[in-house]
Amino acid sequence: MADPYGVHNLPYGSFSTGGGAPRLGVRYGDAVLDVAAALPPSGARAEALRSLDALLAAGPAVWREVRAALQDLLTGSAVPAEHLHPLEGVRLHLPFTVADYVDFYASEQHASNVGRILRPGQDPLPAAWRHLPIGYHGRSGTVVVSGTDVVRPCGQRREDDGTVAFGPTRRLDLEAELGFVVGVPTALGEPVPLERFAEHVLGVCLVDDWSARDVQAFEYVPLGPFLGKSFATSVSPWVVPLAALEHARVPPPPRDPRPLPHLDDAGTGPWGLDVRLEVLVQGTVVSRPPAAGLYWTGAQQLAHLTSGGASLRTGDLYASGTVSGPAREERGSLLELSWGGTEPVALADGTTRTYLEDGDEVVVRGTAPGPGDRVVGLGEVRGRVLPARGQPT
Ligand SMILES: O=C(O)/C=C/C(=O)CC(=O)CC(=O)O
Ligand SMILES: [Ca+2]
Ligand SMILES: [Mg+2]
Repeated sequence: MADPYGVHNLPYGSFSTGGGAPRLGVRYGDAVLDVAAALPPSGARAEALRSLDALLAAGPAVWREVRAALQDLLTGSAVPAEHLHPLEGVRLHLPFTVADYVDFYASEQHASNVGRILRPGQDPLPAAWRHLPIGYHGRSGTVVVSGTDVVRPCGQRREDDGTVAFGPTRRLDLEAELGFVVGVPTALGEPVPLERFAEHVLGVCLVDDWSARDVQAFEYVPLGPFLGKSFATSVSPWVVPLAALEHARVPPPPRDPRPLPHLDDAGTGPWGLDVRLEVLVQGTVVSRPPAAGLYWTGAQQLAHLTSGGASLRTGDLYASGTVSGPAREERGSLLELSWGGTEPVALADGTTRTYLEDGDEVVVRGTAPGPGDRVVGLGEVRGRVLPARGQPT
């Protein structure tokens, strides 16, 4: 199979070698190209190559210029071998400094599954769900790069006998999501219309939004998740440029009712993204969530997020929300896969899971269609569950 990390992809990350400072890298095959060392410095571009943060801030003209220069360099006769570092020899860091972090709830299948499980007898979808992309502000300081261990959080939950207890979560879950990375900031009061999405967002990463379901269920009314989702959110080390996902753009599902004009994407290019996720627990593929089916696109999420005048900062990250498809084996969380803990999921080692156990390793990986028969790799986001720390006394 053709390399999913060829010149048609070129995702950006932040890497270091030999304990040195992190620098801007681009993945090419199984190596990382040191971008600043490989590209001749010139004008605005020199500043933009100092880090992924700087490249994010530089904006779409520089994004296009750098991508074209990298493609020229890597398809030319003199590929700079001395600036290509084998992946196994580098350390991959959090790719960019996360400014604000928002998590949406854009999968109709996920939102209706969660509604049925947590609020039986009520409408599965909240009343506003088809009118706007529902979301909440998360905790940007606990966004961590793939490979970071996740300590089982403690929190309050209601026990079956009605009492309230504090302790390690018994319902630790994963959530497979797409993340959108904002580069170009805006001033307060300046909404970003649908058509300007790709002028502000450089690209996408993979997200695992770890969730403590018992803590979440007890705390979330009426303000939404707080400690149930604040302890860790893992992201992949690679940000795949939107420019590499041109062939993955698909029309989003039909919307009913038609969104209000600022969210109506009927006349704009489609921003559905045919990213195919895979979720593995202890090496077993437990799900294959399809992002193409998300009801609200990244462009609509950004338009909604800024429609009240909230400004953007370089490094803002917003996640799609858990991606679930209509089939059972397409559900993007264990809450859904085990249907609230009632239908255990079988793993290849003969054990079963409702929620995650200490020591479990979760991997979310993704691919998208590229030009011709090529595939765009989004890499993976990986994390292992460590036992809870001693409780405060
Ligand atoms: O509907 C609820 O009460 C809870 C929903 C979630 O946990 C989902 C959330 O974090 C957003 C998402 O990932 O879709
Ligand atoms: Ca989430
Ligand atoms: Mg989180």
